[in-house]
Amino acid sequence: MGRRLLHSSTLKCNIKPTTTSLATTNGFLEKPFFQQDLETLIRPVEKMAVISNIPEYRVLRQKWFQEGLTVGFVPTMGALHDGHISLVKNALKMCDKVVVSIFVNPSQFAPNEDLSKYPRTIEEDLNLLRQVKTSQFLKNSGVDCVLLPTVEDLYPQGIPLNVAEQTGAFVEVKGMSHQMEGAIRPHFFRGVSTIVTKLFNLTQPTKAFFGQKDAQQCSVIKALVQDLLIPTEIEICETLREEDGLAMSSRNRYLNATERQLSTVLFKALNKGKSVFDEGGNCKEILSSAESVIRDCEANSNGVIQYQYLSLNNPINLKNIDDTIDPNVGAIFSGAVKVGNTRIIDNLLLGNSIAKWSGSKI
Ligand SMILES: Nc1ncnc2c1ncn2[C@@H]1O[C@H](COP(=O)(O)OP(=O)(O)OP(=O)(O)O)[C@@H](O)[C@H]1O
Ligand SMILES: CC(C)(CO)[C@@H](O)C(=O)[O-]
Ligand code: BAL
Repeated sequence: MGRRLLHSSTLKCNIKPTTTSLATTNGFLEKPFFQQDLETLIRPVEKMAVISNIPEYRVLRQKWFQEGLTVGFVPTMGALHDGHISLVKNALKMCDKVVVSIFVNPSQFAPNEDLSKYPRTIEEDLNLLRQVKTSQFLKNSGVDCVLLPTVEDLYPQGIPLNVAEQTGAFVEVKGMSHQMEGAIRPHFFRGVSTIVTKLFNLTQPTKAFFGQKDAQQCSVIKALVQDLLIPTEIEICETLREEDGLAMSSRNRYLNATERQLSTVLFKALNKGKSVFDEGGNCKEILSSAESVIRDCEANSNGVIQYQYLSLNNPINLKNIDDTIDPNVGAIFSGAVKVGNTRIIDNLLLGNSIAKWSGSKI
């Protein structure tokens, strides 16, 4: 496979003449002096490497090891939105170098799911990543590297979607992969755990950033790094939402206007349940009050909304909580609905001590 390393300047090209004067030997400027030149003088031109070739990345990573730099990693499946960008911004704040991967991972899709139609918008994604900036005075003023690995490199033995036909090494976090989302997508967390292990082995991150929107994924990955002694710290970042509360998600673009309007039902239901918790309600009361919000909407939606599940789980081991919530442990209150053909997932954290599980805020 050919080597590919693209560099692109991320400096803005809005050229504005400036009033700054520069002394020259004859007292006149030899060429017009632009604001753009001034910016170049006070910070280096940032470069975002776009790499698909694994040995190429390893050279870069080795250099960062030698320079003693920390690396923040944001794994994504692309079709980027502000939720992804918030993870990148957290990584920029906490790490010297930031690597983002875009890879639509086949092994987390079942044969009947949407792998072939999953949105792939690489050029828009790269442009968005080039525009992410932090203060010019920070050491790291933009994304350093975007990794676009190939399916062949990550699954050298091929990757049929049917688990029974798969060969090669796979990773599973037992006891945490078959409740909640895993009850509806039994293949899913094996696929996620496998690809995240491969991506961590490739990128060797100091810290990796995940969104609370995929709460079960966060708990599974935390357990994965602990059990497999992977020396990467997991940072969980808050869920970014649209103005009406819908959690941002790449799959939201599948929704038509009617579906989009009805899609806020899950967030409304979770909030209803949270208010019952805040008033001292038990698990049964929390779950039934939230479910009735979804069932009411479902009954009036002409089949657009379909209830899937609501669940209260221990954030560390994901065990179901069905009596009372221990205030020292807290709970993930999560659920899913189908809106037309699109699944929407969301969650809220209940209890104070959950702060130990979740992490960064922007
Ligand atoms: N609204 C959001 N706020 C914060 N982080 C998010 C949000 N949506 C996704 N993320 C995080 O971005 C990372 C990459 O997620 P992914 O590329 O699957 O996007 P997605 O929007 O979750 O896609 P999908 O619609 O397929 O679930 C994950 O850690 C995910 O939790
Ligand atoms: C972590 C991840 C990138 C693995 O493919 C994916 O599950 C996601 O985007 O949440
Ligand atoms: N963010 C979760 C990715 C998936 O549903 O496949």
